[in-house]
Amino acid sequence: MRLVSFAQNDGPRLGVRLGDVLIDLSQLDDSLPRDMIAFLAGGQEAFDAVRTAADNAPPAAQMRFSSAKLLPVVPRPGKIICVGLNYVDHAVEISPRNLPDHPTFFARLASTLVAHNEPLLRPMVSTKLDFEGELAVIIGKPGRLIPKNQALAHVGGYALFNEGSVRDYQFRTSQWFLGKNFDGTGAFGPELCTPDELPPGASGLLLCTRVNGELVQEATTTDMLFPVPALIAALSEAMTLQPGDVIVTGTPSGVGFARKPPRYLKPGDVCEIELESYGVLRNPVADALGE
Ligand SMILES: O=C(O)/C=C/C(=O)CC(=O)CC(=O)O
Repeated sequence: MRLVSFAQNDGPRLGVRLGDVLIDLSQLDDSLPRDMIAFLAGGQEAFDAVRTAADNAPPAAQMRFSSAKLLPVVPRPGKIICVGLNYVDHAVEISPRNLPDHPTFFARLASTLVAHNEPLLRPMVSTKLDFEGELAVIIGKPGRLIPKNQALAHVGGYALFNEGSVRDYQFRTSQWFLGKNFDGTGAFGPELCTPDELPPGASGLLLCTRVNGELVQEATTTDMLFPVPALIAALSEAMTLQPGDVIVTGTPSGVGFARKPPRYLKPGDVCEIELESYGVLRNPVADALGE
């Protein structure tokens, strides 16, 4: 099942996409979840109730998907944890002799998020905005100290993330935080795909990034050094994972700053990330104004 968060005059809403039809769940039974985190926290019971309600939705609850103003899949996640150097080719393009023994985690703030079709913002203070196409994992069931062999039971769904990075700010200190947290640089969408629609751990799927139609990154999710169960196990050693938390699983080789010559995003570019069996996250690039 595919679910979206979308904007209406009275605030964020939750919808189910069926092809080019969007079912507005707020127009149906009052007992249905009101937002993405409530859906994720509701587990199998919420899934079954939403599926039944969507399949029987009257025309009054239906709108055209293409006319909806999407929001980031989870508009305000409790945590957004990103993974660095998680694809062999990318780790090698950065540091040829050192493959990491442990995943490198860093945090992103919800204030960086933009939705599908919204512009990724190139900040006024830098011309070094870079793309990073990534699989995003969204937690459904809470947990701490989750063993690898139970980790996938905690996944509520999958989506795509363009982990836009301002490279001069990222690399001028040993911590990457600032360059990873400019407003409007993290595209998250277009929709949540429930795990039943993809292979376990979303493994074995082709992941591509295109800029203005040109292929710049291509890998399969099997190339991750630390696959989804390993990431969930490692993170949950330190923190309780909650419904709606997002793990952004790292990017393949081909990022702009490692290319010769480097290739950064500029206003007017269009960046697309595609995951096999899932779909495409598409964002134009624009200058941030008024900073
Ligand atoms: O350490 C470096 O020189 C470069 C690191 C990265 O490119 C990591 C990054 O931005 C995120 C990632 O690997 O997914």
